[in-house]
Amino acid sequence: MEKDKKLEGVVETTALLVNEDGSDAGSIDPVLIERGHARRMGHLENYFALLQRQDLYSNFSIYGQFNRSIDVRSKAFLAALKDIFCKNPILVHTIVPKRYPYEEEYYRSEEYLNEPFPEHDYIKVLPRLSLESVILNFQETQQQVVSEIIAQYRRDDYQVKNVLTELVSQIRIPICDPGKPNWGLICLPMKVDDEKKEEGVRFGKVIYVSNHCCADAMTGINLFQDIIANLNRATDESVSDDTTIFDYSVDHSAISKIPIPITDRIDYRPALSSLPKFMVSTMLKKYFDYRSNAPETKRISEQNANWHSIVNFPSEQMDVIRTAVRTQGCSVTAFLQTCLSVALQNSGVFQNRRYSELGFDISVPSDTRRILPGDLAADQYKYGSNVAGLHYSYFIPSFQETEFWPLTQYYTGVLRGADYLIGLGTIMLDFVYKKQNIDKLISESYLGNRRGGIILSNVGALVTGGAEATKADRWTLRDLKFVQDVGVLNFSYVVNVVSTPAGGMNVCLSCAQGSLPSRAQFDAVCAEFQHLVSRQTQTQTQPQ
Ligand SMILES: CC(=O)SCCNC(=O)CCNC(=O)[C@H](O)C(C)(C)COP(=O)(O)OP(=O)(O)OC[C@H]1O[C@@H](n2cnc3c(N)ncnc32)[C@H](O)[C@@H]1OP(=O)(O)O
Repeated sequence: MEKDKKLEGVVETTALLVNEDGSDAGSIDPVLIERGHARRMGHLENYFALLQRQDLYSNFSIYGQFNRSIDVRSKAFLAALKDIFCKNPILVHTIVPKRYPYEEEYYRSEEYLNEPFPEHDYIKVLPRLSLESVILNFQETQQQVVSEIIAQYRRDDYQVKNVLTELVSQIRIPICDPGKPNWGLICLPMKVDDEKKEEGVRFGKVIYVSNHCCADAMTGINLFQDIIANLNRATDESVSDDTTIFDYSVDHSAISKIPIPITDRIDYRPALSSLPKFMVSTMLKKYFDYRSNAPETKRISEQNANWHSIVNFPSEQMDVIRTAVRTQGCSVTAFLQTCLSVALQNSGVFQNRRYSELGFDISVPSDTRRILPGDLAADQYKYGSNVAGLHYSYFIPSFQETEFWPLTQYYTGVLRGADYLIGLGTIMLDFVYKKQNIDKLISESYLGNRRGGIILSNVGALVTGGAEATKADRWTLRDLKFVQDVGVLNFSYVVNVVSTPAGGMNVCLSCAQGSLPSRAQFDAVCAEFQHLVSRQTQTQTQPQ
């Protein structure tokens, strides 16, 4: 191990910190810690880092459509990024691995996996950042896939369609790159700019791709909103020759502190008294839950791809849906959950299930920012991996269209009354993470399993920067999409939802290949889902 290897830093003195258990914790400059520009990862941050270290999760992406295009080298865009990054340095962190140079093999070796590491690795602010660090179009390692994505986008007449999102989902963002953050942007041109054949990289649509480390869907959406807000304040759109965004050694005093992990603010850990019930229900799910015919889960680099499908409900229809759901006293997430369950039933997906398979597991992530006290959510935790999730099994024979609204009301009750923290909270218990290697625990629980149900992630509606933006705003966000693959998490289907006033509601579905016999059958399920949404909401709004 190269204990003395110095990372690019600010000052000359580089001390080596050692974990309580004596293991090498990576080289980090103590000055960075004092300034609040480096700290150890929290439990949730470490969970998403291990999904990468162990090759269990690929990426999620947010697609934003702006009302007009901008050159990435414009002073306005560069200044917007600098302002956002200085206020929110979690966006420009990298992970400091235990070994230098980063050795993926180490994190998969028996040497590492056989020991608990209760102190998680450090994150620190990058030493310098330029456009090349965040724009994947400029990165040599991503060049091929970005070219394919842009070619596909042009073939699809400048629309984001499923073949394109399937390409994006294959991108891997390395977690310990000393020069790049854990995410990147892909710039897609506008047709009008292509026709002008101008030099440079202008974009009208942009894809935020993240490996989920210290980031979630709201992070991508908030980034787009902050860029728009900054552009609306800027006056100078001329192009700059210098593509530097910041140089830490010069700009460090302008950079805010990285906030403490959200798990130090919100206690995810369950009460010990709730554990027996949780463990019994987890065991029962193993025996009585539906499993699809998709191949057993393998590490990302070895497994089958996914089919994607994007269903759009235009603004007027979105309003009809929202009104119908509100009238029934339900939530949009519960409504979509019913539509998905009944669409699968109507499409015959459960016809050949095994006799004992009575339950269908649906996981619903939630945004933990909502339970933070005061203004912390908007202030310090706007960016980060601030999520939790509910796992619940529903009775397959109950997925009947004739019972649509009673079922939706029942689901609404379940989702509103649920404890979203317990699932992830169990790995944060002292006697779990201090006694076992969490990478090993999680890998063993996810790998080699047959896939079950759905993960349904509804991030809701964007309320600002969209169609109702003020007339003075030159920049607006016209549309958003949220896409995510299943990775090794044991789901057959992933459904992500986000809406804007102008673009309506976008439901992006993906299916692990093999869960259904063919792409055509997956498309048929998605079509049935779309028809069901219309059928159930139109009957609600028609005069009696
Ligand atoms: C990669 C990853 O990051 S995975 C994790 C990402 N996922 C998340 O973070 C999940 C975040 N979601 C949530 O926290 C919540 O479910 C919320 C905030 C979106 C609320 O959604 P629901 O629980 O379904 O609640 P509910 O239906 O009561 O919604 C509240 C309001 O938002 C509206 N709404 C909710 N979802 C949508 C939607 N997709 N489109 C349009 N409007 C919506 C409702 O119509 C309602 O409006 P109203 O008060 O005017 O009637």
